[in-house]
Amino acid sequence: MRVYLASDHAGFELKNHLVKKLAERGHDTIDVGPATYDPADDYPPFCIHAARRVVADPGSRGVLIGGSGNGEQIAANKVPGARAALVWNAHVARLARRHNNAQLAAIGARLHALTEAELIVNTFLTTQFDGGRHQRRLTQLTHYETAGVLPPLRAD
Ligand SMILES: O=C[C@H](O)[C@H](O)[C@H](O)COP(=O)(O)O
Repeated sequence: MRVYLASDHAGFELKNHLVKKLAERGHDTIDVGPATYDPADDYPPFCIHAARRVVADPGSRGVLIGGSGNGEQIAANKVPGARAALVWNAHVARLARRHNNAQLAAIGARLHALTEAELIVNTFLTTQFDGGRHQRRLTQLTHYETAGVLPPLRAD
């Protein structure tokens, strides 16, 4: 699987670790940056570029790493077609795939040991989407995103 990885300074070490570990597992890893550690850099450019590349490359995945993962998730979700989930344990990572068909996982490097982060990301990358009722809900989101029309509320 092709996996695009991006971070900021807070996620830089974990990003580099995951680039190496995912490649060892046979993934085609693409490091979107940053290439060097800069304690004053900002996450939006890296995350937006990564999300754009994931959306343009169906079947690929993205892993976005910051201090908390919050800003990284927010940045990625500004990209039309992107579904980024904040994954803070393996169970949530599994649900992000099974229920939400998320193509991007955001994770907080300041919240996890390297091995725990690896487990969370590996779970995300190896879990399939369930489809069914979950696809119906994603279709509603896509319709709102593309048409900009408020979905009707239930009458009750
Ligand atoms: O949500 C944003 C991320 O967690 C950032 O990695 C974090 O805000 C960076 O914080 P600082 O600039 O204090 O290192």
